[in-house]
Parts: sequence; structure tokens; C-alpha cells
Amino acid sequence: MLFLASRSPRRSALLVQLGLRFEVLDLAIEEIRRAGEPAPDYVSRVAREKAGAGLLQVAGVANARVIGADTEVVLDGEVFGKPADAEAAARMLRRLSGRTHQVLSDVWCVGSAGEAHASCVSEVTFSPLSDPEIAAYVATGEPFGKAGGYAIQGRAAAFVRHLSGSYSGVMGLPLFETAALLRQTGDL
Ligand SMILES: Cc1cn([C@H]2C[C@H](O)[C@@H](COP(=O)(O)OP(=O)(O)OP(=O)(O)O)O2)c(=O)[nH]c1=O
Repeated sequence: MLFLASRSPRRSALLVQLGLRFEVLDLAIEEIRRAGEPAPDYVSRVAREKAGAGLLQVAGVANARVIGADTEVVLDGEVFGKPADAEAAARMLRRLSGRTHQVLSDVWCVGSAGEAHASCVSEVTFSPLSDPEIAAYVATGEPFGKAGGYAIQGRAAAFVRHLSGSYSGVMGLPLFETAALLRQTGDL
């Protein structure tokens, strides 16, 4: 049986797109980057911890496999998590304005038979954003709960001048890479 250890409705919707049957596990994992931890290692560690915690939750289920994922926005080596408040969201968007940043997504599938993972890096270029544009966007509430304080699948689509990589990866679950991973584990 396949599980998705994620509270993100986007991740569930994306996994449904692959035509898979799975159950969602509700769990919260602390996301704190260790001092000096490279961003790709951090994203992968957190994704694995989510999947591992999910596997513990379904310990009684025979042949359980659990998917966990993490997505972070990275600019100039700095990892932008989710904004804590409107000021933090505006600060992130001012930093992203007119620049190209990276979005790192990592997916782990863990089970009693073993574990495997896939990672994905996308480059996203924002057009220059004015302060009133940023304030209006933050006021929509869309930045909250999103890495980097924006949603490419929402109104922030209007800010994205260029994307190189995986649109679904930016949204939280890179589907090409996840499909390849799940073929590897025999789930697809
Ligand atoms: C950049 C970007 C991020 N996001 C979202 C995807 C993720 O849900 C979130 C990044 O936070 P994550 O910590 O990766 O995920 P989460 O806390 O939402 O869910 P869970 O840990 O339970 O799986 O940002 C978008 O929806 N659109 C975007 O354009």
C-alpha cells in the first residue's frame, strides 16, 4: 500500500495526476537547516525524514511504502522557507524581484524493502516587481505556506518570466522524476 506523507494539497493533487492510488498521512516534521548544511542535502534530508516519519505511523501495514517530499527556494546560497508573516513574505518577494532563483525539490519513497529518492532543480526568473505589486500580492494571502512566499500555480504566474526545469517540481512534487522513482520501486 502506498502513502503520501504530506499536508500539502498540491502534492496530493500532483500524485493523483500520475494515476496512483494512495492514502495521505498527516504529520509535521521540523524543517531546520543545520549550520553549513548544503541546500540540496537539506532538502533531501527533510524529504527523507517526512517519508521515514510516515513509515513509522503505518508500521502495522504490510508492504507499506511512503512518499515524502520537500521543496525550497534558494537565492545566493540562502534557503527561503515559508514566510512567517506578511513582512517576511514581502521581504522574500523583494529579493526575488528581477532575479533568477533556484527551486529544489526532493522526493523519497521508503518502505521495509528499501528506499530510493529523486531530486530536481529548477531555475525561475521573476520580472521586476514594484512595492505596490508585492503588497497587493501579499494581501491575497497566497504567499503563506509556500516556499519563497509565492505560488507559480497561482497569481505569481504573472511574475514568472522564465522557467527552466520542472513546473510540478516548483509546485512541490516533480512528476517526471517521481514517476521514474515509482517505476523503480514497482509502484508505477
Ligand atoms: C515555490 C512554490 C512552492 N509551493 C509550495 C509547495 C510546498 O507545499 C511548499 C513548500 O513547503 P514544504 O515544506 O516542501 O511542504 P509543505 O509543508 O507544504 O507540505 P508537507 O511538508 O506536509 O509535505 O511550497 C507552491 O505551492 N508553489 C510554488 O510556486
